[in-house]
Amino acid sequence: MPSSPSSIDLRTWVRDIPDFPKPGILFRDLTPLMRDPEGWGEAIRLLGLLCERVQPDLIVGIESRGFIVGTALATIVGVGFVPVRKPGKLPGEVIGVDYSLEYGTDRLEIHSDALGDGSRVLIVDDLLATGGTAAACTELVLKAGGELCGFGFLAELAALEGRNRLPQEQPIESLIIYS
Ligand SMILES: O=P(O)(O)OC[C@H]1O[C@H](OP(=O)(O)OP(=O)(O)O)[C@H](O)[C@@H]1O
Ligand SMILES: Nc1ncnc2[nH]cnc12
Repeated sequence: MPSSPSSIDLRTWVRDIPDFPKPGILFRDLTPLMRDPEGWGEAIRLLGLLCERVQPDLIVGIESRGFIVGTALATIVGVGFVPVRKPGKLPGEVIGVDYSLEYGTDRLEIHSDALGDGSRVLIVDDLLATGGTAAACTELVLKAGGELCGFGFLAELAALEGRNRLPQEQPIESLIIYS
């Protein structure tokens, strides 16, 4: 469910690209949304309403497209941003988790001291597909001592049932849901 009713249809700015990055994958390209000030402004405003409800101390964004969403959101909400990165990119001591993706496998890492004790964390990314990435990020946040307060995505591929892999106690909000 979107965070609030909106008169703007964000799907207008999503471009479908078949067979990318592998045959059989229908890629939901969100770059046209990001390049449009009206659409992008509305997307970040709607995620800002989610933040008003769940009151995060920190936004955690997942490399790399989650950085675009997460830094924009953290800036308008006025909270800090913490990157969750692919392996070997963070310079300090890290905690890592392996995960599987709709079209591959990978590993995510977070700085072990990034969250502090009990910081309320909203996890954001551009898109929820199988949920492997967001579930791995959840594990990292909890291992690093954060308290999860919700998830925000620009888009969700509902048929892949990714939200079922996430904790159900906190809001999981996607602005665009593809059935
Ligand atoms: O729900 P899942 O099946 O885990 O898939 C969703 C993830 O896949 C994409 O990232 P990708 O790994 O392609 O990296 P990128 O953001 O660097 O393009 C997307 O940005 C999400 O992070
Ligand atoms: N089908 C898809 N479109 C865009 N990003 C994705 N990330 C994982 N699956 C994706």
